[in-house]
Amino acid sequence: MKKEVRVEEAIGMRLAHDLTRIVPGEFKGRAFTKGHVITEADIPGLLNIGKEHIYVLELEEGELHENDAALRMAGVLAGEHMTYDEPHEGKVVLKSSVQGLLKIDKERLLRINMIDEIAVVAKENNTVLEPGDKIAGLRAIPLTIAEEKVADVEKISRESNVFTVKPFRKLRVGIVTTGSEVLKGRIEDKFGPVVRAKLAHFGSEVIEQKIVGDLMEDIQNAVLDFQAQGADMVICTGGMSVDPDDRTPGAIRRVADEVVSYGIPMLPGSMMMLAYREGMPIFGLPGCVIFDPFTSFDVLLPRVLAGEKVTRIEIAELGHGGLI
Ligand SMILES: Nc1nc2c(c(=O)[nH]1)N[C@H]1C(S)=C(S)[C@@H](COP(=O)(O)OP(=O)(O)OC[C@H]3O[C@@H](n4cnc5c(N)ncnc54)[C@H](O)[C@@H]3O)O[C@H]1N2
Ligand code: MOO
Repeated sequence: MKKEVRVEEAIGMRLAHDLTRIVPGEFKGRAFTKGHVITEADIPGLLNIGKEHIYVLELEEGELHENDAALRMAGVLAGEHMTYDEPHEGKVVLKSSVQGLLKIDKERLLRINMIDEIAVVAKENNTVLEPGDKIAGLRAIPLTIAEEKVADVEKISRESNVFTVKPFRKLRVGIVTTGSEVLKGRIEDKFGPVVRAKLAHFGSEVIEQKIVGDLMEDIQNAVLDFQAQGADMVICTGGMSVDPDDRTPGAIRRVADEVVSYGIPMLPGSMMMLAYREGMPIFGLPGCVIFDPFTSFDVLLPRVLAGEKVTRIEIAELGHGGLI
């Protein structure tokens, strides 16, 4: 049960919830904390944030305060590699404690948000998380909520994880750089540094970069040599489009036992290829990767490093929102 009291008459009473102050461009946050005992000196401050009344709360059987509802939800939604702090203004934020890929069971998240007065607000599926990054904000909408609604969240969350953080594998990677202009020293290689930096960000290392020309056999042999050397992944660069000297997709096809896709419905990065040979991922990277800071490679690399086998349909789905 909640009762309204005029602030002037509330001296000595406890606040039933955090009170928020917002000054555009300057501040948004907690001005008064739940449980604070109101003093005469607080009254101008309360009136300045528009509070002429406060709630005095007596929880009934089967009712939860917004903070406790958020904490209960955090208790079941936080899994491995996740942390959360105390509630602020009725909300608990789940965070990642590691660098990793966020996986969301979208169907369960939808079921949770279909529960009236519950809001579980998450980042998108497949987001790359750095340590400390937010995963989701959890809250009950009203100040008090029926405990059974929170119990429904708990039930859905216990069936199977709604949120999972997959840390990245540390792979040993071989780079095969195609292009007669690079082999013959007409231009300086720009793929090596870009690919090395992207891999280093996720903790993977380049064991070697082999500079080959545009001969199909040389590209094939370089991939095979890397696998024999124990590489966990091979990345071929350049020669991915439609010129007669663009032999990389053909060479990858010859050594691969599975081509997931040549062509990714994303721009930039549409000419990319993802294939596998005996479980070893092989990427074919188009020229745009040395030019554009974010391409389809930045979407698929974390997926592969997280140990996922990306399917053709997941690649097709990238067309929705794939124009960067
Ligand atoms: N008519 C069409 N033109 C293009 C298509 C297409 O489908 N039809 N696709 C476009 C897309 S998308 C991309 S991306 C580019 C690049 O495709 P490639 O992977 O075939 O790139 P290359 O032809 O090998 O090289 C393009 C450009 O980049 C330079 N390059 C390549 N490798 C290196 C390296 N290791 N270091 C420095 N520079 C490198 C190369 O010298 C060329 O200047 O094609 C579009 N066009
Ligand atoms: O592969 Mo290009 O990659 O779309 O700019």
